[in-house]
Amino acid sequence: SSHYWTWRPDQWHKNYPFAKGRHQSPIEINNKDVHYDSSLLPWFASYDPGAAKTILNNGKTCRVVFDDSFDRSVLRGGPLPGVYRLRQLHFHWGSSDDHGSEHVVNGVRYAGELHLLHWNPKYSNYLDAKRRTDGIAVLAIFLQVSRSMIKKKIFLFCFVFILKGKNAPFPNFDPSILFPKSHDYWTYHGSVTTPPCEECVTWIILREPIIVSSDQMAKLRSLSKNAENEPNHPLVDNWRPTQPRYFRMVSASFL
Ligand SMILES: N=Nc1ccc(S(N)(=O)=O)cc1
Ligand SMILES: [Zn+2]
Repeated sequence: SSHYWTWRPDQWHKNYPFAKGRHQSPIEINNKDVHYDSSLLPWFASYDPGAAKTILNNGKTCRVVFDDSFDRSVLRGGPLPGVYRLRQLHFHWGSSDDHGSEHVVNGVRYAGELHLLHWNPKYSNYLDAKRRTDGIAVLAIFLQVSRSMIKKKIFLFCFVFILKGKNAPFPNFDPSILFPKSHDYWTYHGSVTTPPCEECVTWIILREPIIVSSDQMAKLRSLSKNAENEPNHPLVDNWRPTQPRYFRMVSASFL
């Protein structure tokens, strides 16, 4: 994007005034503030593996980009009024296994957080959708490190694209293989967690984390912020701290 920012979240508001808004993300999710909403519907993802296009390291995260030129891979149901098109997925992670997620659940920080970003096709394009309160839906899945050698979820690797700007074809990939067993979720209205921090996101956060191994997390940590000819800066801790919840309700699809 034309604007330049670095991972210093407390500085963002100087160039991006939304960052000090009343509906910012991520937030802490604490059971005492959560309201069970029996009217919440289950959500459904119908993804076409053929929509997956490329995987890249943009210096801020590892991102997989999908064809969103029509309703090819969509998320619907849950709190959403209609279908939302899958545009990209990316990750947030820490410098060690004990932190790295953006949302924090009852004081628990996970090693990372996977975000599947969808936009509302009632708007003409993604950038227009980002200007609308119902423009974006992010499905968030926590990454939990397990030391035991239980079967690890297969986990897409982007270590190949160590250096910023590296990208490669990433065909025939259906991200729903990453989903945990349970579809239980929390939902609230918030923002994108990187500048310009627009308050356009319906968050759908899965209660059940997916299990990854420590060496899979190490692969994410082996990515670099820098390009080939620049001094090496490891890409770690690309998560925004939790923001004030103010008067927002967090609803749960489960008791
Ligand atoms: N460039 N656009 C973005 C969209 C969503 C997010 S997030 N982390 O809120 O899913 C970040 C950046
Ligand atoms: Zn994200």
